[in-house]
Amino acid sequence: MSAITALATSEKSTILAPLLAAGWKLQPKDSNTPKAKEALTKTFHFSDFNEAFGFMTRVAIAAEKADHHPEWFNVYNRVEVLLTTHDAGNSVSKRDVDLATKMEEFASTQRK
Ligand SMILES: C[C@H](O)[C@H](O)[C@H]1CNC2=NC(N)=NC(=O)C2=N1
Repeated sequence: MSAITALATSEKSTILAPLLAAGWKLQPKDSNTPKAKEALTKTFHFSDFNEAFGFMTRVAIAAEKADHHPEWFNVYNRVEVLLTTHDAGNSVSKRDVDLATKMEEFASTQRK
């Protein structure tokens, strides 16, 4: 596995623009707590649990294939997602951008 680095400040605005426009937030690592993470976050809403879990299943298969996994929380039709790269010191990397982009594709085919 090749080394992965955080997105450079200079490339953030361009690379993240489509995701921010789709409702993703960039959580900064500006806290004094040791567990603070820079992360991409979004809460998805679906029509019911079946649609939410269908989304999660498709994401899980893609995540395992890419060896890059989401932190997430599900209640019925809601899926809260946090994407960060542990291997890049809990910063946002290209791997998070790629997984978030796949999530947008998958979510667009589930019933809302
Ligand atoms: C050993 C394995 O490749 C690593 O632990 C992978 C697994 N999944 C991962 N997922 C995420 N989100 N960040 C990582 O740094 C990461 N690293």
